[in-house]
Amino acid sequence: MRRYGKHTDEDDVRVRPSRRGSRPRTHRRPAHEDAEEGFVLTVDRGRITCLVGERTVTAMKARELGRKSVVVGDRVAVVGDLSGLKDTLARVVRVAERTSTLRRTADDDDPFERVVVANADQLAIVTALADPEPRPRLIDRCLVAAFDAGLDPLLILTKSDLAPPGPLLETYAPLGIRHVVTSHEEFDEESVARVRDLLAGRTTAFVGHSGVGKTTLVNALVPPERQRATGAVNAVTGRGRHTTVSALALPLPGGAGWVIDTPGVRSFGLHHIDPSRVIHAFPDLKPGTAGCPRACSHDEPDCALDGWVAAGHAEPARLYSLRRLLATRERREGD
Ligand SMILES: Nc1nc2c(ncn2[C@@H]2O[C@H](COP(=O)(O)OP(=O)(O)OP(=O)(O)O)[C@@H](O)[C@H]2O)c(=O)[nH]1
Ligand SMILES: [Zn+2]
Repeated sequence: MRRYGKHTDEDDVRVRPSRRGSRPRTHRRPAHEDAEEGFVLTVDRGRITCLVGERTVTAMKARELGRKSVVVGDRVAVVGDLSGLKDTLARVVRVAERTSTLRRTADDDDPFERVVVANADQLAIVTALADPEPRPRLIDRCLVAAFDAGLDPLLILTKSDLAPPGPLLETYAPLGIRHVVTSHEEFDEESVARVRDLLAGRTTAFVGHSGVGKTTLVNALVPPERQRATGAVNAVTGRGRHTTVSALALPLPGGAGWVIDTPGVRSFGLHHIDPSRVIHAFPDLKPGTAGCPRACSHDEPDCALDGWVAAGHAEPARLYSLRRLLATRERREGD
C-alpha cells in the first residue's frame, strides 16, 4: 500500500531546531533571482492565492516543486506575473521550511494525512456551549493535534447566551488552557477586544464543528472588506465538498496577526499522531515518567506515573487529563 501521507509532504519535517543549521535550506537558484516572497492565503484545487507585498496574486505550483504540498500559511517564493491583475497566473517555485504543521486525517482509519495549516503558532478550538452540543471528545482530539504540532491551544466557547460555560470549563481546568467565552448577543467591544488580545501578534488556526459560530466570530474580528472574501471562498471550497480541506487566512486589523479559518469539521482524525509527544504538554508530569518501562504509552498498567502521582508529586486531575487525551487515540462511535 502506498503511504500517501509520508510522501506527499516529504518536506514537512516537524519542528526539530537542532537539524536546522544556519545555512538557509533553500538557496536561491539563479533562474529565480527575481522571485518575490509570498504568504499563502488559501489553496483551492491547485490554485494558490498569496499575498505578495500588497497584492493578492494567484499562482500555480511550479513543476519543479514536484509533490511538495503548498498549504495556507506557507511562506513561498513566486515568479512570473505578480501584478495581481485578473486572469494572471504566477508560479510558486519554493516553499520555506515550516515552523509548524497542523495535520488531520478525515478519520483514524484514513492513512491520508492532510496538512491543514502551516506556520501557525496557536490553535483556537471553537466550541458552542449549545446548539450544537459541546463534544468534549472532539475538543480533546483537537488538543492532542495542537500538542503534537507544537501549537498553543486556546479554547473559545461560543453561544454563552444559550448555556453556561461552567461544566465544560471544569473539565478543562486541570489542563490550564487559556479560554474565552463569547456570545454574539454581547459582541460588544469588550468581548471582541478580549479575543483580539489573545490573538495579537500570532497566527491562529481556528477549528471547530460546523455551526459553532466560527464565521460569526471571525467576522467580528476582521475588517468588512475581508469578510466578503470569506464568503466568496467558502462558496467555492466550503463544507459539503468531500475530502477537500480548504482554509483561508485573514489579517487582523493593524497587522495584529492572522486568523486562519478552516471549514467546519465533523471529526479530527489522529491517525498520524505520535502519542508519545502528548506528554510534552505536561511538563509537570514528565519527571514522573523516569521510572516507566521502555516505550511506555503512559496509559498502561506498568506506567510509573500512577505511583508517582499517588506519592503526591502532581495533581491526580492532571494525570487523569493526560490519560483522557491519550485515550482519544482509540476511535469511538461519533468521533
Ligand atoms: N445563540 C447564538 N447563536 C449564535 C452565536 N454565534 C453564532 N450563532 C448562530 O449560529 C449559527 C452558525 O453560525 P456560523 O458562524 O455560521 O457557524 P460556523 O461555525 O461558521 O459554521 P460552518 O460555516 O458550518 O463551519 C448561525 O445561525 C449564527 O447566527 C451566539 O453567540 N449565540
Ligand atoms: Zn508511563
